[in-house]
Amino acid sequence: MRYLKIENLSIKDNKTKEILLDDISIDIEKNTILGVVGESGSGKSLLCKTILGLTSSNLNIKGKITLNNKDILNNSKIIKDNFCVILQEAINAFNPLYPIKYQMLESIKTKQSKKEKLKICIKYLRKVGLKRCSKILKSYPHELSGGQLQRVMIAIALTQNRKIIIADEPTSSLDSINQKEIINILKNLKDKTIIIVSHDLALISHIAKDIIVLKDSKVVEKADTKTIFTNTKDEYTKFLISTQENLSKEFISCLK
Ligand SMILES: Nc1ncnc2c1ncn2[C@@H]1O[C@H](COP(=O)(O)OP(=O)(O)OP(=O)(O)O)[C@@H](O)[C@H]1O
Repeated sequence: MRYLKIENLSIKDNKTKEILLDDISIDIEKNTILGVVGESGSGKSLLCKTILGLTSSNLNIKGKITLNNKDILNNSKIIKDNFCVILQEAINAFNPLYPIKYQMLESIKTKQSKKEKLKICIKYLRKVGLKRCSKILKSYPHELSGGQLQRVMIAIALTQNRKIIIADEPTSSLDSINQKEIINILKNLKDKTIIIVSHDLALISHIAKDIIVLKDSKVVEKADTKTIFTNTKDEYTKFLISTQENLSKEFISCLK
């Protein structure tokens, strides 16, 4: 039985009459990682926002999104209980006026004592590879590096103990070492279903079991990662793969 299922999802902007997502159908197996790649403006973030129920009223949404056969399109409770989000540019997600400790504690909504909640914070900060956690907790967002902040955001997502993580370009503002480390953290999470959006097909291929490629609001390729790289029939996907290969070659030649 499929877990998270998107069926014939189409979104039109009522004001401009533009089709923003066109007949998207995806099945996501439990505890697997789905990569979503595609050109800028193809609808990757909109797809994430729609799953999370974060669309605006000008959008006309048709189709179905179900989790374990339950409709989630208009069910904010199921979304709240099951999903959490990791965004790009972590610095924008934090309030600059409060230290990390306050913001992490605020995000834990369970009825535990402050001491117990702090233990949870430290457990997850360690899980995402952060050291000197007491110092991190006392820091203000601007006192941490981009990589540290992105890790804190993942730690906050993990404190919420949700089954599904939507990660929209979680590494796009990071250098390549931090990108790889964040990808590895996500890859090694147990019992999580993850939808990860990225421009970087090569990065996604390290982590995703399946990949969908979006172009002009449509899914133009949908397959397991190996098939995408070895046997895609879609011209745009072939173009993406060749671009990435050329970039890797250039990168390697720079190192020589
Ligand atoms: N609430 C909205 N109302 C109207 N149009 C929207 C809305 N949200 C997104 N769009 C439009 O939908 C299209 C897809 O946007 P989206 O942000 O999903 O692109 P994307 O693939 O994530 O691009 P990028 O890689 O640049 O972040 C764009 O043309 C955008 O302007």
